[in-house]
Amino acid sequence: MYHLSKRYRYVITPFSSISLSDRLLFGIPKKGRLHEHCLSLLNGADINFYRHNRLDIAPVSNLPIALVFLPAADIPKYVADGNVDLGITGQDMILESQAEERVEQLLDLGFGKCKLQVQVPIKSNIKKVEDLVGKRVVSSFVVLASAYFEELDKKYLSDDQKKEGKKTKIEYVSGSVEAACALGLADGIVDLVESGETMRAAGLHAISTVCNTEAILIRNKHSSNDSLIAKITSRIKGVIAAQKYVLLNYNIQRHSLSKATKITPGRQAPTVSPLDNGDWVEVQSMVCKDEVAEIMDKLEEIGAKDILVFKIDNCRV
Ligand SMILES: Nc1ncnc2c1ncn2[C@@H]1O[C@H](COP(=O)(O)OP(=O)(O)OP(=O)(O)O)[C@@H](O)[C@H]1O
Ligand SMILES: O=P(O)(O)OC[C@H]1O[C@H](OP(=O)(O)OP(=O)(O)O)[C@H](O)[C@@H]1O
Repeated sequence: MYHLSKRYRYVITPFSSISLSDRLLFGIPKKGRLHEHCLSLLNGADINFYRHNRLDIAPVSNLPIALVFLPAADIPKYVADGNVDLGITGQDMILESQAEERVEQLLDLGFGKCKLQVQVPIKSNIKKVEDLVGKRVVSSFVVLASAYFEELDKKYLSDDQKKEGKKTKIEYVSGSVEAACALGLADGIVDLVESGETMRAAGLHAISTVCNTEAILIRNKHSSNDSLIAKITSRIKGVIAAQKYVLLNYNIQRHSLSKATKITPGRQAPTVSPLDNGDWVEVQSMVCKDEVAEIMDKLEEIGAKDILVFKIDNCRV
């Protein structure tokens, strides 16, 4: 059982009642695509908690924080209204809740990347988004879909159609959006696409993109917990960097050093240490994990030896 009013915050576990009034409240998606990523981020940031079965509030054992597990769609509003101080949700959810002006966006988190796209049946006569104007669209993102089609309505409906009050009809469904066309509910849908598998399985294809999205860390603009928020943000930044970068170590002859440091400039600058063997130096540099194979090829081409790649467990950047 829990109570989230500002006057009286507490959580009752089967063993005790824990006061929330002196804890920073951190909203975490309780299920869905973002949930597991958030748990691994919390783990990497050494934010330890025990979540009792069925309880949506979990006190953190090593920091004055309580995690509040909430639907991703509700987190922007909770953060904007100050019910929680900090939260993780999708950029799409922030826009859909019209909370972008009411929360501070602290950090792009690099997961939950996908696109909100307009999709129609492959076999339909509708080939481009203008062809959908005036027809029926179904979505879970009605605010974003309405704003998107309002602009298209202005552009593509004739003056007579506008006078008659014709516009694209946007209808809300909470899930299984991709089934709407096959069920005869809609001529097109607006839904999230990552790999495109769901879309293709439903016989749909994308004809335009409403927006791109990824998970983001947001804070309430008036929270009094600035120093703890800065600490959490810095830890999460470190976890993301550790996932994104590897440490590259190699030996190179001094006369090729300037070429080598162009290939591995590092985040600030590479570390260069002389080797006992006078002509050679050792270089250490953080490089993007995605680019490491190509960078190793280039280093080899200019004569680098003993090229080693190390995983970074954690870091501060
Ligand atoms: N296929 C995807 N790939 C990457 N990110 C996604 C994908 N689908 C959704 N997301 C991101 O995750 C957020 C939550 O979506 P999800 O569908 O998991 O929501 P949910 O409604 O909380 O969970 P569920 O669908 O299980 O009810 C979305 O707003 C979006 O930012
Ligand atoms: O392009 P894809 O990789 O197939 O991903 C897209 C699907 O992912 C999301 O749903 P999810 O699978 O999270 O479940 P949901 O439909 O219950 O929200 C989204 O709503 C799409 O249906």
